[in-house]
Amino acid sequence: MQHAAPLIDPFARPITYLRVSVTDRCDFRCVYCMAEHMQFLPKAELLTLEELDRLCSAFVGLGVQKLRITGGEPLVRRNIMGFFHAMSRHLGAGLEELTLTTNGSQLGRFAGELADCGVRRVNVSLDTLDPDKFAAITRWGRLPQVLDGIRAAAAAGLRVKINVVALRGVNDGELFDLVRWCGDQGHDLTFIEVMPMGDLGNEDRLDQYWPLSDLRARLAERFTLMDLAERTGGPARYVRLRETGQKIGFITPLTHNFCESCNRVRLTCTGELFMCLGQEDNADLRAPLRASGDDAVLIDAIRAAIANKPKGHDFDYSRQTVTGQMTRHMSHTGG
Ligand SMILES: Nc1nc2c(ncn2[C@@H]2O[C@H](COP(=O)(O)OP(=O)(O)OP(=O)(O)O)[C@@H](O)[C@H]2O)c(=O)[nH]1
Ligand SMILES: C[S@@+](CC[C@H](N)C(=O)[O-])C[C@H]1O[C@@H](n2cnc3c(N)ncnc32)[C@H](O)[C@@H]1O
Ligand code: SF4
Ligand code: SF4
Repeated sequence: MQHAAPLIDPFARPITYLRVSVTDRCDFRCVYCMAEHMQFLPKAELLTLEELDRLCSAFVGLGVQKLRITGGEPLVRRNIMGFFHAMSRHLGAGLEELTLTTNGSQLGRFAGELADCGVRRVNVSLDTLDPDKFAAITRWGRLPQVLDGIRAAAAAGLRVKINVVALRGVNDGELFDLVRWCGDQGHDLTFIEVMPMGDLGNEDRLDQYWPLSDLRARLAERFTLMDLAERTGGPARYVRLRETGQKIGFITPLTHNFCESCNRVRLTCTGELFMCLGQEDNADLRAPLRASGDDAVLIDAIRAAIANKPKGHDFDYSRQTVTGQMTRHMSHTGG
């Protein structure tokens, strides 16, 4: 329940969307997200789920309406279903949407319980329908397990949105197959431009980068794209394909910056609050959380952090070099 003035940042943007990375660990090692030999946080540094509950509840009290659980892989955190159950108490009492972004590997186990917790839709990352390519991209993932997970989600009544990172030379040849498959299955589909997050070892961002302006032009060779005004509260802009009626989203941090309408901040599993995905600056909420059982200190710290939210990211590949690169990996803040 909201009990205080809402969070408004220095650029007059209301902050109503909290993304929470509940673990930095993952059962996959996607080539654009992680180095092959990632060092994860010692478990002792993680906030407990009860502490994360207190933090998220404070944000809901401050006007957050949408809560997205992410990671790492959120569904590998022990007792994560207990956390979803706990968060579901806020639905209809300030919180309008409780949802998650997942690689889908554990949906076979958890889809039904997620639906019971009031989750209505789930975003599943799936960059290819080719089993060998899938194994190459995710290093540790296996496609059939993810497809089973997606089926389980649909069977549980969850709406599925497939997130595809557009990767030149990797999935550019599958554009129409992915569109057709999502259409046949009744899943929404969103493409994402690859962002320069974290050192990946051998991978080169410029080689990976496939601008969505190109992808969109390719789509327009076969379909009539009708721009839609509707929004999901995230950064995607949507079109409908006139010929099939399908909805397709584009997340374009590089070719079309959407920061002016930013409504979100990110909380990590150690209690850091990142005010922008594309900046290094963060605020520690763990100390104020642990300083007192009363939320007043915590709420002051949250307001002070929001007062420092930057205007946007500085990602740029336009001069054939990568600028605005972040040191942390995408799994740290959960995308
Ligand atoms: N630069 C930037 N990229 C973002 C932001 N939010 C999401 N993304 C990118 O979009 C990807 C997909 O986001 P999702 O986790 O599906 O969340 P969403 O786009 O808010 O989802 P919807 O609620 O379905 O709109 C993330 O992993 C990021 O790569 C943002 O604020 N800034
Ligand atoms: C970090 S993952 C966390 C949740 C879950 N493990 C998953 O893969 O959906 C969230 C999203 O970030 C995307 N992602 C990871 N690294 C990225 C990068 N460098 N640029 C753009 N998107 C990225 C993934 O494709 C995924 O859709
Ligand atoms: S994108 Fe998601 S599934 Fe892939 S390595 Fe990163 S956190 Fe794991
Ligand atoms: S890059 Fe930063 S300011 Fe821009 S939309 Fe993402 S979080 Fe918001």
